[in-house]
This record gives sequence, C-alpha cells and structure tokens, in this order.
Amino acid sequence: MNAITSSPALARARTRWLKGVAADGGRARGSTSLLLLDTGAAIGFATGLAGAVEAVPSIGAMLPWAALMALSGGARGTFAMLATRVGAAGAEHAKLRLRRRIVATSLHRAPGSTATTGTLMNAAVDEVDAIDGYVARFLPARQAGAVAPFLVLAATALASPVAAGILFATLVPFILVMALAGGAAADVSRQQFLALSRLSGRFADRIRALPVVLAFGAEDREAAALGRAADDLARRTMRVLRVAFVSSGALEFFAALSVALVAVYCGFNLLHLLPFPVPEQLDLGRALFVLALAPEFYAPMRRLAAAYHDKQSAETAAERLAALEGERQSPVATVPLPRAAPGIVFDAVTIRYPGEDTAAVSHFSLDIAPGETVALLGPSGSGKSSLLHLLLRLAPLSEGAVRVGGIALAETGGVATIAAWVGQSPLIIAGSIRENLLLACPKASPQDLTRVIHAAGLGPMLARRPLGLDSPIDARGGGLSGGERRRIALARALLKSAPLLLLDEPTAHLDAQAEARLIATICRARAGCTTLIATHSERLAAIANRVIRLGETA
Ligand SMILES: Nc1ncnc2c1ncn2[C@@H]1O[C@H](COP(=O)(O)OP(=O)(O)OP(=O)(O)O)[C@@H](O)[C@H]1O
Repeated sequence: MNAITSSPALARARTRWLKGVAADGGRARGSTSLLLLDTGAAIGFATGLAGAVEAVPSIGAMLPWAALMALSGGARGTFAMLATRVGAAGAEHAKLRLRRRIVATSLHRAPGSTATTGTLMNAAVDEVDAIDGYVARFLPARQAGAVAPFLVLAATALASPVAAGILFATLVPFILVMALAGGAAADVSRQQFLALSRLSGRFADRIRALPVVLAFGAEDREAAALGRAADDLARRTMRVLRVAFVSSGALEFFAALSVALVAVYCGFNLLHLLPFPVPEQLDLGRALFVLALAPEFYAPMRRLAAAYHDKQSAETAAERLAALEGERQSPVATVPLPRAAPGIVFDAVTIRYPGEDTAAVSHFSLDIAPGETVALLGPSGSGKSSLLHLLLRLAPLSEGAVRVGGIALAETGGVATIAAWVGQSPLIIAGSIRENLLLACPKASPQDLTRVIHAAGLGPMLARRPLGLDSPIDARGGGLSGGERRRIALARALLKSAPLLLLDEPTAHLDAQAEARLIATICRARAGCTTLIATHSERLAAIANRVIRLGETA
C-alpha cells in the first residue's frame, strides 16, 4: 500500500475517492456560500466608503453610507467566522465517517494483508487527519475562488472598466506561476507525508514491541533508526516550506502589483496626468470604490494558496487510505450457518500467503463428519494453524474448495459465528480477567462463568489473586504465565458454547498433570460439537476420532 504513483488513472481514482469522503462531510457548500457572502459584504463596504466620501461635507447624507460600511464590516467578520466553523464541522463529520470505514477495513482485511498495527493506527489517526484541511478549508476556498474574483471584477468594471482590465491582466501570469509552483509543491509535499507516515508507523510498532526491544538490548539501534527517520522528515519538511515560501512570494508579488497598478491608474486618471487616452474619467467616489475593492480581487486566491498544502496532504493520504480500503475483503453474500455441529470438507485445498513462493498447505483434502473430533498433527510449519485460520478467513484459500455444513466457505463469510476458537497465541485485551472472559458472551450468568472457570482449571490462579476475576491484566497478558493465558482463552471459548471447536495447541505450556486435566475438560466440552485440534501432543491427539498427520507424506 505504499506505492505512490501519479498515473492519470490513479489520480482520477484518488480524486473520486476524495470527493466521496468530502461529500460525507456535506458542509463544504455551506462554507463556500458564506465565503461568497463575505465577498458580497466587501463590495458593500467599498460602496459605503465611496458614497460617504462623495457625500462630504453633508453629515446627514453621509450617515446611510456610514451605516452601510459598518453593517458590511460587521457582516464580513460574521461570515468569515461562520465559514470557518461550518467548514470545521463538515471536516469533523467527514473524518468521523472515514475513521469508521478505516476501522471496519482493519477488522476485515483480506487474509495475508501486510498492513502492520502501526500502519493501521497511523492511517486511522494521522492520515485521516490529513483530510481535515481539505474539507474545512481547501474545498470551500476552491469553490469560492472560482466565483468571488469575478464578482469583484464585475463590480469594479461597473465603476471603471479600465481598472477591471488591469486586475484581469495580472491574473494570467499569476495563474501560470501558481500552476508551476503547485506542481513542485505536490511532489515535495507527497515525499514529506510519506516520511511522516513511515516515522509514525515505525514509532507505534516499536512502542508496541518495547519489551522485545529492551530484552535484546536494541534500544540504541532503534532510537538511532527513529532519529534517522525524524531527520529525513525534518529535511523534507524544510523542502515543503521552501516551496511554500516561493509560491506565497509569487502570490504576494502579483497581488501587490495589481493593487499598485490600479492605484497609479486611479491617481493619474483623477489628476488628468495619464500619458495615454482612456475612455473614462474617474471621480473621487469611483476611484475610492475601485481602490477599496482591488485587494479583494486576490483575497480568494490568497485563501486558496494558504489551503493548497491541505490539498497536497489530503491527496497523498487519499492514495494510501484508498489502497488500504482496497485490502478489505470483498463482501460476500453471507449465508447463515445453522447452529448445529457442522460437517467440514476440505477439497484439494491450497493455502499460499501473499508474496510467498511456496504454499503453506498444498492440495489438502479431508472430510470431517458432524460431531467428529479430528486432530491435526505434524511438524512445526506443516500448516496446522493455517487450516484453522482458513476456516476463520484469516488465511487465504488459493486453490480448492471448503464446505462447512454443505455451504461453500466463501458464501458463509467464515465460521466465526458458530465457532469457539482458541488461538495459538491467545489474544488478551487490556481490562479485567472477567472482561476477557465475557468477550465471548457478554450476557453469561455468574453460574456459567463459574462452570467455565472450573472446566478450564482457572480456579487456583484466581484464588491466589485478591481481586479474583476482577484482577486487571494488560494487553500483553502481563502477570500471567503462558499456561494461564491459554486457560483464559479456553474458558472464553467454552463460554461461547458454539457447535464448532477450533483449538490451536490448547495444551502447550502445560505440565503433564495440567495437560491431563485440560484434556479431560476438552473431552467434556466437545460433546455435541465438531472439533478440530492442531497439536504436537500425542496425548491430546489420542482423544480424537481421527488423527491426520500433515507434512509426512512424500
Ligand atoms: N501470515 C503469514 N504470511 C506468510 N507465511 C505464513 C503466514 N502464516 C504462516 N505462514 C507460513 O505458513 C507455513 C505454515 O504455518 P502454520 O503456522 O500453519 O504451521 P503450523 O503447522 O501451525 O506450525 P506450528 O506447529 O509451529 O504452529 C509456515 O511456513 C509459515 O511460515
């Protein structure tokens, strides 16, 4: 998902994606209308100023014009403030919806996706944030920028067509210079954004793996690598700033030039000192009106230039986020699985992880009857876990077919709804032991909890802890032995009372006595279930109706 290219097709897809996200915000138009009203108020202010000056010295005649000026000035402040607020609210809304989509994508990544936790965190937090300025500032500024200068030009032309012509003439070279500066800015901004994403992702991943980094004394190496990534980001940020200064310098030059030319023209016209003939003679009121409006001609473009960096960041983020969304599993027409012990058929199944040359499992066939217990035995790396993961759609089905309860696996969307799974590295969530157990069945009664605690042999461990079931544990299962983590995972699986049991090395890390007790528990729990056990233990395999040995045939 890191490949950033700028082919026209990709650029179009990126723009479509961004438009969809911005439409989710839905308030860019409101902000644009307020910016246009701001321009209208600026014209009102200039009209009031010109009228007031023309009415001098009659105070009575000046008053309505002064009132128009005050009203327009106040309206400008209000419109500008409201435009900012409405834009920010639209951006918040769009980001919230996008974050929901990214979290859903993270949960439903295609089997074998290479996105790391750091990448996903960075996507959901920083990269989604990069959309903020695009929706809140850039889109309203661009839409208003396409109309507002022409409103100013039209109002100016009513008072002085020549002054309007001068303003328009400075616009053409200005647009050329801005297009060139924009191209350069796009490139450096993209590089800077990538460097930022790399740094954030790496930082989050290393923090998550801090105990491993410390255990291997790699903190200095990791700190140095993070330092290099930070230096790279700093260099690229300076490049972005350089380009930004150059383009804002060009903008200011043309804005100042246009105002200066209009001022010189109005002054010389008023004094009849123009060295060439012009088709108009200005009076003081019209000249002041034109002069007051001249800075407003470039104001929308100034606003657009200030928000241009937001567009670059959003486009780079869009490429990455759209690619990430592309990793989401294609939705399947999910056929609900019956809540009864299912038969499972693996028909010439091959599992090949993305980017791997060799298959983890090759042409594997097995027919498991409803209610049967099958043990998968075999050396490390022979594909036992992969077969269990395949049923949960955590591993890809590259060739062959799998049917569960007579329904093709692809149509069921995986067996998670009817399966209780004990993974090889039991996943623990930060919270209490009770919360970890209730994850499987939030409505479980205290009696159910006691039953599974007893069945999984968790009693003595809980008795040793003053807070018992409410003892806190962190996301790494800190403070628990490997065997205790496994028992919690087994108790959680038993609480689900599902008709399909998928057990991945449930007795690893247990001494012989504890293993015997757990095997007895599994024997009780599997009643009425179809059970698939991946194990290295011959004792555990012995309880199965059938033992399948993987990786042993020539
Ligand atoms: N996400 C993955 N991406 C790439 N290769 C993978 C992935 N998961 C597993 N593999 C590879 O697939 C092969 C089978 O792995 P698997 O975990 O299924 O074996 P196993 O029999 O369960 O091993 P063990 O007994 O050590 O748990 C191994 O070569 C492993 O390196």
